[in-house]
Amino acid sequence: MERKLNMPSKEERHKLFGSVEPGLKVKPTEKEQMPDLQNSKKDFLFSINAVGISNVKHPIIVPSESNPKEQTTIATFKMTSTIDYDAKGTNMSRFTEQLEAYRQAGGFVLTLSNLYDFTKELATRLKQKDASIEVSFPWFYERKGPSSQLIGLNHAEAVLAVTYKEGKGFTSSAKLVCAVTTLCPCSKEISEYSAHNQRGYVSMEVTFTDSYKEETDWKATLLEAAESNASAMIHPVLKRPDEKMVTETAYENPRFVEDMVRLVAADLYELNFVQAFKVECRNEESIHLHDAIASLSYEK
Ligand SMILES: Nc1nc2c(ncn2[C@@H]2O[C@H](COP(=O)(O)OP(=O)(O)OP(=O)(O)O)[C@@H](O)[C@H]2O)c(=O)[nH]1
Repeated sequence: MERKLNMPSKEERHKLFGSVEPGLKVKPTEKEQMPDLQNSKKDFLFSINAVGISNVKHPIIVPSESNPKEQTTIATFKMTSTIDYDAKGTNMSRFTEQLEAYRQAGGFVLTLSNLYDFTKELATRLKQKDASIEVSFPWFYERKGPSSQLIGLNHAEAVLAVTYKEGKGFTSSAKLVCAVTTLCPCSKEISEYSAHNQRGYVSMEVTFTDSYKEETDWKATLLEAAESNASAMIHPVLKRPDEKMVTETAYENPRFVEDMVRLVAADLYELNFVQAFKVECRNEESIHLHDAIASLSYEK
């Protein structure tokens, strides 16, 4: 039998746990009468390259060329601008104010042209000459078992970023990190039978050319660059005939991390909407506790 409680009111409970009566309050409560510290002007020595907010979680709508063609997902936003040496600070509330304005206007739809509008409007709202946005999100795509054709969902980590500069226009870039299978060429070469294989993570960062207007979906194109050069793809649903095919495909296409970054780089080199790129591959080695890594950068 539990002890019978003589339950105090909620107010009394709060006092019991340390809440006190409000003290004397003398500072203004009207916005107009409050000091505006962040807008004070003085020689603060240095201009600041980026000030703003990061780690903002917000729902977005992602249109895609492939299925699922429209998906709602949770993105992490980073939004910044520069400030001059004579400005104390930025107006932080205006970043989230603008995000909310987009939500209320029907939802934040992740297209390059929307990010162009967003950064330009953000610069105006902040009364700055520039603004940058970076949106990171899990992007989902369907994959079929090669024999059964059974469908399931995979996901990759995607990032879309835009910077607006008054008088100069926009620069835009993207990043996709996806998983593939890689089978070790050395292991295949030296062993009487079998070869070790692992899950590899391919990271592709690309700077878009000025003329790119998302005629082709960058997400699906970058994914294709990684998967089509890997030993095999990763599949959510595999029956035995599928598994046999995936295993044999990997054996027929062995890849070192070095092979992966060079082959993916060759595909990115051929994409006319890509101006510059960085490719990284990280294999979670199945015969070691450590990873194998390789990376390369190229500007066309
Ligand atoms: N500049 C600056 N602001 C901060 C910092 N930390 C918190 N804040 C924010 O200051 C914000 C309030 O400042 P403002 O956005 O300038 O608010 P305001 O001046 O009433 O808004 P406006 O009418 O748009 O100018 C709050 O959203 C806080 O989050 C910081 O390190 N620097």
